[in-house]
Amino acid sequence: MADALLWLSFGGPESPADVRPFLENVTRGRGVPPERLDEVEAHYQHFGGVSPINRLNREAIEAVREELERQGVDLPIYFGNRNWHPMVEDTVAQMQADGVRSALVFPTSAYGGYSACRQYDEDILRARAAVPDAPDFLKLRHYFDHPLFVAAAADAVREAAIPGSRLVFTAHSVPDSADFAAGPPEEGGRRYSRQVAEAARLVAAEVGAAEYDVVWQSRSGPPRIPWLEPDIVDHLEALHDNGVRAVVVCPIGFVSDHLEVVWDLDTEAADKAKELGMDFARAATPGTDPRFAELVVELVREHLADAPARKLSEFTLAGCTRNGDPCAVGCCEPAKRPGA
Ligand SMILES: CC1=C(CCC(=O)O)c2cc3nc(cc4[nH]c(cc5[nH]c(cc1n2)c(C)c5CCC(=O)O)c(CCC(=O)O)c4C)C(CCC(=O)O)=C3C
Ligand SMILES: [Fe+2]
Repeated sequence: MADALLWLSFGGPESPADVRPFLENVTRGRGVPPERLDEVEAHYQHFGGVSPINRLNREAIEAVREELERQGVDLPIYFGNRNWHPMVEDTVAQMQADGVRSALVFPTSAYGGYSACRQYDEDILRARAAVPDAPDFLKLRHYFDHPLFVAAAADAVREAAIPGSRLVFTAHSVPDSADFAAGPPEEGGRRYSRQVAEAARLVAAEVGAAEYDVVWQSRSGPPRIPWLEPDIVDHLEALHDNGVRAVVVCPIGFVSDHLEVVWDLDTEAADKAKELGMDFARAATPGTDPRFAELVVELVREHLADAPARKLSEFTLAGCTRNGDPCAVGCCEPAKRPGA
């Protein structure tokens, strides 16, 4: 049973004056050096202080609304973010005022791990704590291995095709310690990086790429703290040294063309490729593919109609929890952050 769907995302600035307060919300207590913030602020200001992420979320929500209607499912959608307006606390207050008692939550991250999963659980906890008599929330599961997610990413890779190119998957880097702590210890932790690698494997198999790489991007934090490597830009140099002259980059870690994609890949990585004389193409993200809206509706129907969970990997089904509970006790503990 559910009376509404909460679309829960990261948030991004929509004017130059929003940028600094947005960045402060993102990095509060996280030990990100001020130099890094200045650098990232410049990336946002390069695009007029506007991240595409809110617009892309609104468009995706509209597509899901139409798909729900097409399938005869009557479920209003609300939009709330962790770091910028509409803030999830305000959205949950609105849901409560509208009489919503029980809602499903679609997070705009397909993966597990602290930043990609548990932090969205914390957002739900925080919003519920801020709103008296708040609705009940059930977060939908990880969907990195859903056939519709894999198919959309695979078609995007096919469309970006450059003959003779190397296929390179990329996702947001996280501190190595956070990755290690993510997921049940009996499964060896590293839920985030293993799910990213699995999604890459599924997409590569779908497009028939025998060889490919999984690399990371957008690292932050002090340089002395290890994050997942190699970085995409360094990796381009390594590929070039090995004679590779063309790459297709698939941002498998992201559902939409937000700032990390349009800056870190389309600008920074593309510039590096140009400098090295390599052909470079970036595959589209799945968020605007009609199958993405179908995927969201299918995840909703797993609950409303008790439909089977379609998935292509053998990985444990996870991410689906009530009222901000973690996937399991101790799952995806936030990493200790020196300087935080
Ligand atoms: C795993 C992961 C995802 C994927 C899962 C998901 O999609 O949720 C993701 C998505 C995103 N990350 C985003 C933006 C930022 N991430 C930052 C910082 C960080 N990200 C981290 C991880 C992730 N991030 C981490 C470990 C940090 C260090 C600080 C901390 O420990 O929390 C910073 C601070 C500046 C900097 O240091 O880069 C910014 C501005 C945007 C919005 C872009 C836009 O505005 O369009 C999106 C979608
Ligand atoms: Fe988790």
